[in-house]
Amino acid sequence: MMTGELTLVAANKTFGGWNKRYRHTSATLGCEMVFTIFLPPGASAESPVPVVYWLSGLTCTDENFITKAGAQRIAAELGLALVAPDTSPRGEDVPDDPDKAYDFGLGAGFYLNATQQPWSSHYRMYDYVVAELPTLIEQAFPVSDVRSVMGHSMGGHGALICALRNPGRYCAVSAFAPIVNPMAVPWGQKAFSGYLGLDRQSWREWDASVLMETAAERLPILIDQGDRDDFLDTQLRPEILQEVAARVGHPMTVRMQAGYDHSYYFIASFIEDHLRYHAEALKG
Ligand SMILES: N[C@@H](CCC(=O)N[C@@H](CS)C(=O)NCC(=O)O)C(=O)O
Repeated sequence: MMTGELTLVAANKTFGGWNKRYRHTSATLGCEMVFTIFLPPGASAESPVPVVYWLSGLTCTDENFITKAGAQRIAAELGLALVAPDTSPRGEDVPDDPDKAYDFGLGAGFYLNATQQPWSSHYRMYDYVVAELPTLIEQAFPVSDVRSVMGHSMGGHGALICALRNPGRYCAVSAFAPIVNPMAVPWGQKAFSGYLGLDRQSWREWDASVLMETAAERLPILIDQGDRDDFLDTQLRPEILQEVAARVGHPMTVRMQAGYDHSYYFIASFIEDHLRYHAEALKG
């Protein structure tokens, strides 16, 4: 399947820039996908802007971040493009969890490349967000090849593995309430068993806490985590990554935010800090 043309689904002017939603055929995923790009005012072929990729969590599409995080005002000010992909392949031909659970299958691609049937023919979100989508974005829009990546929960883990596996590809990485060690928690164990099979050795190349041990680049990581997050002790467990970071000398800041939960109310409260942090690295 060839990567198709971009079809504009919606365009809304906001904070002097444009929020644009597109549909395209993904060769990597073998299905139609929708993503949103926010282009800040002044982005042009003569003045291309850097891109921040946002990876969302379980159950999300491209729209949760775009409509709830309040990122566009500050991205407009800082001259950053934002790109929000979907969280899994989509469509009638794409297999879903047999029980239609929210934590596997549609809406839960985990930003990895599945190796097990029936998932492996479509569930290749890692290749999509690291390679196909940036190539498309950099060809079609007035953006530079200067990139960073951030995300939430499953997508926070996605951001961590994209950066840890690709030295030099991203200028900054940060996460809100990320899963940090999927091999050790129920969401990750379910996803990895299904997508990668039961050989736990094969899971290691997709687990941020394992990848950090031998990372070729020590790109600093910023994490915000609410202490009233219902998933903190069961699924997220940032202390595991903190222990690895301290042991191997990976620069990482984890800010525990008192009273905040797992929702986009939390993300909206700290997105400005993250975008300023990314802008400094992207423009520095
Ligand atoms: N309890 C939730 C778990 C899923 C969840 O909390 N998803 C987070 C990411 S892990 C989210 O961002 N949901 C969409 C939203 O809040 O807009 C459910 O059953 O739907």
